[in-house]
Amino acid sequence: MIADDLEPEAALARVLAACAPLPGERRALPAARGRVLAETLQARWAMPGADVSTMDGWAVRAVDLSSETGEVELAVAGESAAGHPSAAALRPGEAARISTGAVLPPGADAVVAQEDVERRGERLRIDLARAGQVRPGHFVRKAGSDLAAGVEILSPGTALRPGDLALAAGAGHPDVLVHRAPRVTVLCTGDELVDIGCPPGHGQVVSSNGLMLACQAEEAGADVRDLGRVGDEPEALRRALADAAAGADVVLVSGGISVGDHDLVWPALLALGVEPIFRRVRLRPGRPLAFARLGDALVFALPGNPASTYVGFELFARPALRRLGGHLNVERPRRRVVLAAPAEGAGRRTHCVRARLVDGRAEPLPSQVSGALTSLRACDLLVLVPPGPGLPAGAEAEALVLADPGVA
Ligand SMILES: Nc1nc2c(c(=O)[nH]1)N[C@H]1C(S)=C(S)[C@@H](COP(=O)(O)OP(=O)(O)OC[C@H]3O[C@@H](n4cnc5c(N)ncnc54)[C@H](O)[C@@H]3O)O[C@H]1N2
Ligand code: MOO
Repeated sequence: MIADDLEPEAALARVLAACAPLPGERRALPAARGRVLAETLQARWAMPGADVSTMDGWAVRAVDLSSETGEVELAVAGESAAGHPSAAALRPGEAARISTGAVLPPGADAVVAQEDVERRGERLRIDLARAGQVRPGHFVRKAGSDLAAGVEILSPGTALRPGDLALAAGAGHPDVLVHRAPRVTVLCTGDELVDIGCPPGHGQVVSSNGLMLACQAEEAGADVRDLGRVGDEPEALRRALADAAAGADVVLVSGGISVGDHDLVWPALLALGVEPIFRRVRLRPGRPLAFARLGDALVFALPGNPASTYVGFELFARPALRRLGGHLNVERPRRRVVLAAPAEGAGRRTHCVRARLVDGRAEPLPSQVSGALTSLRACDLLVLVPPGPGLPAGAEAEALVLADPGVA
């Protein structure tokens, strides 16, 4: 049976219950960035593969430099450069030129930095007071010290960041199995809408929600198809919704979900045979927010007021997209914040107050009108004000962190 007037937590639980991570697909590394790993990766070889120098200087036998003080003289013998290992073994009393990252020649077990020696022709003078104690392993990165062959390097559920891609590449994985990105279609409804770039006539508004939803969905890792807008005409709306659902994992619809004579989205979805999951949430902004399954697609019918669309996406659609994409953390980070000014309550509903983070405190934006685009300007936090009269300045509240200007 369809649920109505759900608490936000209960609505989110139903959303997440309807989502499972999408199957894996193999992607070449650059294209796997931001995707979530669907396999365990092991190092295909040891890293580094041999003992290598960490300095430009001279490969030596530490035993030749074992006296405590004074100077040591060694004979210059060959070179090991990066990419050109020397096969010649270092004999007692010899030093080989070596560059950073180059393999130590056989027999060598330490490196002396270039700055700590003086070269005179084929002789090398090493001032032991300057070079310090040169023990075996000095300025050497041992074979396998970073990773031994076969050890696990990345586990399923890892959202791949640049450093992870480099690690996978270095350890022998040119492609990786990652969860498929959710395919999202965005559709805006309403006779009053005009396209971005068109000055609105009397009673018209620029359709900004589609752009906003597309950006939010992309930021959540989705592949987005924006279908633009459709008017308040039942047949056209049904066709547009059916088209939006074809091949999609998630459909994001904005507008027309309230109870007015021209709010046709819910009847259109029912006519298409959706499996309804919930119809409204005890939330401001975002009360008339419906969630249903249409074929293989999950449909979020979001209220058209810009802040309602935005908040509805953040609280419900984003976690769904993250779950589908294989992320382990599906929600925005939460943080307890202290209010820099009073935050209004929304009666029986949770009030999702848009706020800025200023000096560690939550400063509610001056407008909290759900139809006002300025109520989203430079919004860092969604402060969850519990049902009731609101909270005074100085009170603590839970907030979802959208952006942290301190670290951005
Ligand atoms: N009798 C009732 N009326 C309303 C209720 C209610 O419970 N009973 N709920 C109110 C609440 S809360 C909300 S939120 C809105 C949601 O309405 P709809 O989802 O039907 O949205 P629309 O009427 O289509 O549009 C509302 C508002 O948003 C503007 N809009 C719509 N689409 C876009 C877009 N793509 N880009 C920018 N702005 C858009 C639209 O022009 C309207 O101003 O219902 C209340 N009514
Ligand atoms: O839920 Mo509406 O989004 O309060 O304005």
